[in-house]
Amino acid sequence: MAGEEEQNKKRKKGHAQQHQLKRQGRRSYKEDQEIAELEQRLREGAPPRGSNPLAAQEGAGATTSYAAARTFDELPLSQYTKDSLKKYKFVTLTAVQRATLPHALAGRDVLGAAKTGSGKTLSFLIPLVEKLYRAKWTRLDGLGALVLTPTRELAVQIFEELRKVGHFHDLSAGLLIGGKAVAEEAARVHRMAMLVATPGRLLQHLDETPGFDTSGLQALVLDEADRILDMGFAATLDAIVANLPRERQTLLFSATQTKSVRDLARLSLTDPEYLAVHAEAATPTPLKLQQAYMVVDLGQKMDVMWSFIRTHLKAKTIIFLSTCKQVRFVFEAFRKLRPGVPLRCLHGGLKQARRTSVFYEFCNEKAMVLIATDIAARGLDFPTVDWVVQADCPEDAATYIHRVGRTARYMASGRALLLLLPSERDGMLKLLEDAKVPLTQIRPNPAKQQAVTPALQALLSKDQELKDFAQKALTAYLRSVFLQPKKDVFDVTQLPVEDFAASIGLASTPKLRFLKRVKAGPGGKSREEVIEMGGRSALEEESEEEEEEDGEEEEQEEDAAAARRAGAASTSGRAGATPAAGKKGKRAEAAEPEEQPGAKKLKGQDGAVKAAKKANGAAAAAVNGGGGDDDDDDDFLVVKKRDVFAEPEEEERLMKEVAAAAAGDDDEDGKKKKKKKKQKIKVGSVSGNRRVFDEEGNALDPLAQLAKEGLGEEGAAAAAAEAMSAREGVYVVAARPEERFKIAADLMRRRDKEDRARLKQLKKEIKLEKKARARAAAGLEEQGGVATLRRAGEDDSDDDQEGGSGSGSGSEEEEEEEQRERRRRGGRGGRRGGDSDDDSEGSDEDDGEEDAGQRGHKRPEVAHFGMARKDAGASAAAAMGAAGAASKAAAGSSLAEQEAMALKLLSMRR
Ligand SMILES: Nc1ncnc2c1ncn2[C@@H]1O[C@H](COP(=O)(O)OP(=O)(O)OP(=O)(O)O)[C@@H](O)[C@H]1O
Repeated sequence: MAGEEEQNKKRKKGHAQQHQLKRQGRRSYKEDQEIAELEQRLREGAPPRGSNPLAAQEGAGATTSYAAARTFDELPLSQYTKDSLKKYKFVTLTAVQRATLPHALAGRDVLGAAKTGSGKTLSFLIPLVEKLYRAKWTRLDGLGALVLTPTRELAVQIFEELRKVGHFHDLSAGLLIGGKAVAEEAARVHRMAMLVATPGRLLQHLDETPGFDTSGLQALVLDEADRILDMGFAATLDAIVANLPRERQTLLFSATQTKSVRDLARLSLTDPEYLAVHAEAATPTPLKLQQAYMVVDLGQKMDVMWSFIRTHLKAKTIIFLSTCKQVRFVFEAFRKLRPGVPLRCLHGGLKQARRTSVFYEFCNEKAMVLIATDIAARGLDFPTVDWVVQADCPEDAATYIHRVGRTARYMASGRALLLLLPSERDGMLKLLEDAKVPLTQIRPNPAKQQAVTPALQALLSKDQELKDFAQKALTAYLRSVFLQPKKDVFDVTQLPVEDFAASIGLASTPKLRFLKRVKAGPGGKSREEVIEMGGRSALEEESEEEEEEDGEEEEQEEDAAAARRAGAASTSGRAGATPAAGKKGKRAEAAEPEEQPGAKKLKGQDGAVKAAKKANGAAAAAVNGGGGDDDDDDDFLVVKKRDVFAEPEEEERLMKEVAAAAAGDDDEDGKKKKKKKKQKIKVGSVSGNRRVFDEEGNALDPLAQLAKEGLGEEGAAAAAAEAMSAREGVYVVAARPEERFKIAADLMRRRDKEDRARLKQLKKEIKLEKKARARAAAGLEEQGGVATLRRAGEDDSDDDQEGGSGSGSGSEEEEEEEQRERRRRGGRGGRRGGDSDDDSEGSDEDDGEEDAGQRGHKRPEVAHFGMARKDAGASAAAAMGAAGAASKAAAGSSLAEQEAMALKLLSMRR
């Protein structure tokens, strides 16, 4: 025991010394020695190519090979990484980690496939951090490692995990995910050794940010590769990969392997190790996951969902729906009915800040219902989810597997329920059977079922906005079914639309032109026929009308929701009472009630509406189960028959190849929201060929578009105002295309000149810093020891840090306590190297960025692991600080001038 304490003390002292040295810009002899030893172990003990280390016998080749490692300690990892892993209680390797880490650490390309929740994230993060550590990477070396992932939430989560692995390291890392000012990111991106990014935003920086150099990249990770492709990022990915050096290590991970992933692997990996860890497993889903399905009519779905929530009040549940409009409606409606458990929603239409806060809220709650689109289906690691309910049928087996993978993660158990319509039953069960997903059929217990429809009808009859949401939800759902490529599962003509409309509280069914056309004619029209009909099909028209409205809607969504929450729900029945309601005229046109057979039946239900209205309180009580707040979930779900499809088959058949993208999911991550957006000119290009992007990372083609259309006065005014606030682009309007070209080109030329000046300044700064570092190192050697050195641009608050750490930073706890105290005080000086969990600003002291105290754990954007290097001489620092400030001031004023000038031009033109 005493020995262990002694060892701990020694290790901590060692860390403090290492950090001290790093602050002085040097690697210790011990570090150099460790790196040399690691290199040697990696060279001599790497598993044979083509082998699966999972099969390696424990003890075999124990002297050199680490292929049989079962714990992180047995792997050739730096002490920093080992200590970081220990700190976060990662001790034993999971199967995928045992299989992939030995190869990936040896520098090989890896294609890894393993079940959801099996620990793939550490399998790629550890090799990245280790690689840069062994390469003695510094922030002057540019971007060293890049992780690409499909969604922002996933990126945030990976970044959090990276902060853990890199806790004791001295590496800066950044998060590039859009939804934030590009300019703010651009100022820091060139200093990051590691980046976690979504593809659109990364490409934007590659194209637009001067000084962002990827030529030295050592390693690339494509996480959830099939999803990246499914989301339509294939071209973006190509463009990104084309910007990266060929000589690099590439790791590609996914829980499901599709043909598109294998194609991607062929193109981006070199001589890879294929490690499909659970390929031999009897089922592709976690073993501790209990899965069931229930056949329900479309008109019963709302009741089943509601009853489920009401009978699982103590559970943490995710309910998946197909589109964001459905999510919005169900969330708003159920929230108003107060089910007795907190509800949240997550979909691509929400602003990023809201998405992030929902993500964290759901992580932290024990009992909560998250209603979500497939944006939450992949990769997200919410702890302790009890139930995954797929209220809408997934598009394929892979999506099913990813959705259920949000529960039963790592060692935990979990339960999943799939609702199938009678028309979907056979087709979907066949797909799942082929994929070896074990399912049991269950049915709802009628005694426990609670009808929510009367309460919904009552709500909608007095809440115009909610009614509007309901109509849009219905349209969006039908459209999504229609657009599904698997016609043996999804057949929109089979759906009882009127029943569905009634069940969600609508007194009549919205008119749907595309549906009419599909149903028209012998046998109806195929999806392709409808889409191609006349170039602009009814489907597209409808979709455009909706999207046009939605652009406005999304901007208002948050405010409207806040207003609603504040009790300002006086919109009932008054078109135009809110900005959103102002669109009702158009909406009514698009989805005006149709007199059709079902209408009669619905009219008949008006009585029910009235009755429900009258008994609103009682209805609410009824839907609330009349005291049914029990948690007896199994009372509601009754096992009908066991039906386990668990015949082992070949690997190829295990993960059945699934169709790539289902066309037109307009609800994912806002990726199609660019339609009808005002066109934006980014000032900063020499010619019109350069790609520019909007905030979401959608590529725009400003000059060509502008030449064709122009913006119209109103659009331009709004756009100009937006541009002013974003400070990153200027909109131009002019009567004639050639004028518009000229104005845009002039502005772009000027901004580009400024870009070049900034780049030059940046290079100068780096050069100066290098020189200062060399001088400082020489000085140190002459003095033969310790000196307190400062880096350019560091603020005064670092002074006491230096003093403190220079004199007595022997104890890590002391440092952390000191750090916490500084955070409590909330000042910028509260930040220091990576011994803190909150070092999210890392090396950005001189950026004049947000307060570290305000950022904290919830908003990780940039992290700097380990101590910030303080490696420049004081005089050089002062000089460079002054130069930097001057150049920033110059840049700032010239940007402002340009924008002012552009706006002046605009108003002149108008
Ligand atoms: N060796 C380990 N020991 C303990 N916990 C671990 C280990 N490896 C991973 N975990 C934890 O297991 C959980 C799931 O890991 P991770 O998110 O990496 O899974 P995944 O395979 O990427 O899942 P998905 O396919 O859904 O993205 C995380 O909370 C992670 O911290």
